[in-house]
Amino acid sequence: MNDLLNHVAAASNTTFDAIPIIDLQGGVIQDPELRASVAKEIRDACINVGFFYVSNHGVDPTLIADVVRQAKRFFDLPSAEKMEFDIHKSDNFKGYTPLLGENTDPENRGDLHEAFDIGWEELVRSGESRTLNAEPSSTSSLVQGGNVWPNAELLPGFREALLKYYHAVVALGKTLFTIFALALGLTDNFFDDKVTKPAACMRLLHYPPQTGVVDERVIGIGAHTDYECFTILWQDDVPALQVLNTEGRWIDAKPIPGTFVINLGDQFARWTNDIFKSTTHRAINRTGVRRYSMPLFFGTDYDVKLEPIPSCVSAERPPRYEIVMAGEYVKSRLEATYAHSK
Ligand SMILES: O=C(O)CCC(=O)C(=O)O
Ligand SMILES: [Fe+2]
Repeated sequence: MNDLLNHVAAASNTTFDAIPIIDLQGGVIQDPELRASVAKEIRDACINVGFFYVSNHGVDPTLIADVVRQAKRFFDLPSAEKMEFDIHKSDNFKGYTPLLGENTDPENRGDLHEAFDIGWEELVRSGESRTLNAEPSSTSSLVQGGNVWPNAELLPGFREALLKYYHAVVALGKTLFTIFALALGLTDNFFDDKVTKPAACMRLLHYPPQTGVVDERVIGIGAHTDYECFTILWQDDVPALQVLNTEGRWIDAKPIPGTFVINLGDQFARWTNDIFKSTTHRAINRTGVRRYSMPLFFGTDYDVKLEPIPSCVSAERPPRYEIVMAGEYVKSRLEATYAHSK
């Protein structure tokens, strides 16, 4: 058994009561010893929890503040104006989702959040994005590209703020991929050619408060696992996120200023033959005030085959999943999420 699989065997009977905080020491860790020790911490968090916080992640707080300000302005628009960007008008899951427009947990009746979604786009316009009612992008068959933007008179600076934040977080994601590779006993460049123009989808989320008796079938976001490799989530100071441990108890992922929450998704679970945990989570905002959060779901390029990584397979642990293409997998999951509101 290799070192990684030894750790998995040692962890198999444990659960978690807390979510670890891992110090990224400024985001890009150059020193090889430091990288190796952070990779070990991340490996343990991925095997045992599937969630961790990162502090000292290196993303400029002014970029975060700008995008949050823009998110609030967007969600404050009248509903009819937001519906101009209805995600159902998009052929690749970009734009606005109203309250109850999604149903993340099939047992539930709709999620009590509204959202605005974008995907990869260069800050300097390349002709790939479009304003509303323009020709669809050539990549419309997949979920990449094709962003829709409120025009600049309506929300000045909106596109720039979102894309600057987006690219800063994508850069962090690429660094995290190198550390995940080390954590899996691979060379740190293992994922480089698989994340050249990654399928990174970012959402602005707004959760209105739910007070009084809460119907558990209509909550902020129903219990689910994420679809991609991992998610980089910024949350404001309003608690709502909860993570399910292996004993079936919900553990609060309370807001910690200056951190992101990182959680693994199903692409990574498939790729690592379930060595990395894709852990169920949900959000319920019972606080009486609005909550804002911003996940960035970080997948690979869409044409990458999710074949089990060799260090994650052994005679005792044969491959658990059929091989799928990353893009087709995410697309099928997204279609299921929006099916009820079509
Ligand atoms: O808003 C949050 O805290 C979690 C959001 C989430 O889990 C998701 O969008 O997949
Ligand atoms: Fe999620």
